Amino acid sequence: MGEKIEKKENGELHVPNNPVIPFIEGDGIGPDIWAAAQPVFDAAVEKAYGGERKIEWKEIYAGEKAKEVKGEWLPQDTFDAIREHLVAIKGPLTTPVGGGFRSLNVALRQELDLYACVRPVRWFQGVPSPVKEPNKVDMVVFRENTEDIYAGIEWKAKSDEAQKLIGLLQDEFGVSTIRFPETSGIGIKPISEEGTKRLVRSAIDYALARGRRNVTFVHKGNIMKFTEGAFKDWGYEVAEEEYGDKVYTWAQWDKTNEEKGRDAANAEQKEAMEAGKIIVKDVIADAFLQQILTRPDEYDVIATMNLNGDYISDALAAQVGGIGIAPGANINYNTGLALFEATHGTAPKYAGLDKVNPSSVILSGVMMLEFMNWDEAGELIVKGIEGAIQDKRVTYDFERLMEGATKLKCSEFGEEIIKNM
Ligand SMILES: NC(=O)C1=CN([C@@H]2O[C@H](COP(=O)(O)OP(=O)(O)OC[C@H]3O[C@@H](n4cnc5c(N)ncnc54)[C@H](OP(=O)(O)O)[C@@H]3O)[C@@H](O)[C@H]2O)C=CC1
Ligand SMILES: O=C(O)CCC(=O)C(=O)O
Ligand SMILES: [Mg+2]
Repeated sequence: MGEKIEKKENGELHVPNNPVIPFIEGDGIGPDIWAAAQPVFDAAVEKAYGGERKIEWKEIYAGEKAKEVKGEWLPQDTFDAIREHLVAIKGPLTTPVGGGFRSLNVALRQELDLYACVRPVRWFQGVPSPVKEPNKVDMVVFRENTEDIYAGIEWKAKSDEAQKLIGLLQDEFGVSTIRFPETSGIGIKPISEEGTKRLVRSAIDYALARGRRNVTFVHKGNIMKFTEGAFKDWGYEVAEEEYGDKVYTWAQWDKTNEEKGRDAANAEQKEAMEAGKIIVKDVIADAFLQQILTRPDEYDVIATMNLNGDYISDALAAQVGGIGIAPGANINYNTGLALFEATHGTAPKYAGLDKVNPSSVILSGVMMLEFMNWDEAGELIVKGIEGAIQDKRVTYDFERLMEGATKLKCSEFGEEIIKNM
């Protein structure tokens, strides 16, 4: 019988030797990658701890399987089980485009208030990449997970709600810039001080704990001044007010520049860097997207809003070999709830073919093992993945870009990881 992971009074996690961990298999390629991943987790834990530790997996349901088994897409039981066990892992879930139900993935994050979507992006030696120096990409994206246009506040063009809201904007707020009011759908983008500050706090805490060099706010605050611009301002505020001399911000640089000139500001920043302080800076989103290609080594920990974070995660993942190998976690650092998940979706054209790369969910599991302080098991999995890649025994996505590689099925790649642990 497994036991529950619990949060102790001092905020640390208590992880028993046989923790119950709920998992959601997911839709589309979810069952393929989960079938490959679970044996990898079990083998790594067995090998790392000589049989002293073992995960008791508990299946919970969401998406198509939940509809089949429980008659609904996202049963209450699923939320209850994640709250009860604190740590869980999931495969991807389908979201219809342009109609139908709203994202179950977003619903899980919002309902459980998993405010930080943490997506580390690094290159593994030997992985084929479209850029010349993928080794220079080593970033961790902290994507705000509960706000922004993902809050789902939007109305269809010509609906009563859209018409009423457009009328209100025109009549009460003097808005005259809705170009085609009769046929506009309307979406609303909430970005709050609390939401921003807790996300930025978790990014800075992470940077400090892991000895990272800088934290960058990625925003489009020149255009969306009171949402994305405010995110940047609140970000600097929390950095300066709560982290004092552990950080040096570009807001400070600006102030010194204004008061004492550029040379003084540069000297101050240089001194801060030499003293090991974290540089907290910001960049406008479009410039960032070109700079991650031209000079990725200037960026380290990224803090950004929901939509930017979604785009950035896939763009960065492509630089290091694609979303087949990009892991993630949805975390509330205050409650200790964490739901680990692959960055990619359900890739429906590959569903059931035992074909895709399971690394994304497997590396999400590595993040989960680290979160549980079972680092040794996580390290074995990374070693296993590196070994399989070195031997060029890989799934289709890498094989098609590598010379002389052997194409393995999804399940075979899982077995290969175990062999290389
Ligand atoms: N967190 C979640 O659960 C997410 C769910 N989704 C949902 O997934 C569905 C499909 O979305 P879509 O936009 O097609 O994005 P997907 O991420 O599902 O797939 C896009 C492409 O990415 C590549 N890919 C994805 N997963 C893997 C893998 N494991 N190994 C190798 N390559 C992979 C494939 O590329 P190629 O064709 O080049 O082989 C695939 O065609 C939608 O309903 C969407 O809402 C999307 C993102 C996240
Ligand atoms: O919920 C979805 O369907 C898409 C979510 C997504 O793309 C992501 O979390 O990266
Ligand atoms: Mg995405």
